Amino acid sequence: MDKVAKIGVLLVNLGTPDSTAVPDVRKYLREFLMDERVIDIPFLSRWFLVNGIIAPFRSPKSAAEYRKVWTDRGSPLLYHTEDLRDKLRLKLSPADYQVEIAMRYQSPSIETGLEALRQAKVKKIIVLPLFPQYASATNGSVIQKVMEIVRKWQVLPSVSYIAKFMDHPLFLEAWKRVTEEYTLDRDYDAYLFSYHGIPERQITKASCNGYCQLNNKCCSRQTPSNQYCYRAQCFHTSRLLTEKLGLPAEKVHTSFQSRLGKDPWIQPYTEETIKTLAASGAKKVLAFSPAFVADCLETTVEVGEEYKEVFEEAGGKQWDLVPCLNSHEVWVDCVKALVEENS
Ligand SMILES: C=CC1=C(C)c2cc3[nH]c(cc4nc(cc5[nH]c(cc1n2)c(C)c5CCC(=O)O)C(CCC(=O)O)=C4C)c(C)c3C=C
Ligand SMILES: [Fe+2]
Ligand SMILES: [Fe+2]
Repeated sequence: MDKVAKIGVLLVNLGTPDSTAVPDVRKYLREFLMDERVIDIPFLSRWFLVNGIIAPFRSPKSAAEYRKVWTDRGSPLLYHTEDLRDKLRLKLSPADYQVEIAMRYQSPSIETGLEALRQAKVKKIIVLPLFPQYASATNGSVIQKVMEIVRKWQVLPSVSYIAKFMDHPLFLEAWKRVTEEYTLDRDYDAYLFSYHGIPERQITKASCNGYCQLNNKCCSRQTPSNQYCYRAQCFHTSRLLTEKLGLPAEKVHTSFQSRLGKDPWIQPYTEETIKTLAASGAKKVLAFSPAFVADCLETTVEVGEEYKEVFEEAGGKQWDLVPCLNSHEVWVDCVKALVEENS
């Protein structure tokens, strides 16, 4: 007789090239940036921008950056996600849950992860995009991809999506524990929460009835109208973390990194915030990357190295970066709780 059906869990992170070879990085960047939710401009313009400019010129530079963080287990984004899966499997009963991982772009694919769950005859699927704040470019893209795949199945599965989790108590507790394990020093001149940016137009497009005006009035509190405003969610995360970590609110700053192209992205930009901090006399800064759960190029290289240089060139003395949650036990507990609360 068949056993009682389990619940399938699919954890999805962004993606990573198969290797640090330039052709693999180019293939990854092409798939990633041709996503209409990431570069949300008309198809032909996107095609020429990605294939004619970004992929050819950026791939060698990105490949060199990947080489800095690559290990014999591959890309950090991938192996941290594998470690998270392995630890979660130990915490959830295998009789009740089957846990798989996927990358939105490249490997392991979402198709492969969903197919493993289908073969396991799960009774429902819980999809957790590993981005704490909802953005169309990340969680939205993962959810759309899952929908595109399962809509072709003969038997349509029951699927639930965890669209954001930046206010989950265990997410905040995990950041507290990781921070305390990194440093107990509270003698910093400033604390900087640097989030991945997105183009301003993506905020406007996700806004309810024109609520989001991209200013501090609309983003300074969370309401039903701006619950999916990525900028408002980031400011909300900063407020929650400030309280949880017991940081002096007047020393806390929020900013947005990784701008690509000439269009306006959400502000303030991290680079300008750092220069302003240094100009106002800050010598010692503690930085956090709370839009990411696993360390990757954007944290280790961009925040940990490039922004450190910007700070030091502007007169700063000490730039410290708190690592991401990676596969910390409390973060694994958070994912377990998210899964159980949605079961
Ligand atoms: C061009 C538009 C981009 C949007 C919009 C965007 C949103 C976005 N991205 C993340 C998380 C990650 N992005 C990463 C890398 C990355 N992102 C973009 C562009 C956009 N991102 C580029 C061009 C790159 C590649 C950088 C390079 O290879 O040089 C990564 C890191 C991947 C890794 O290290 O393996 C993550 C993670 C979020 C959370 C987000 C919107 C909220
Ligand atoms: Fe990105
Ligand atoms: Fe807003």
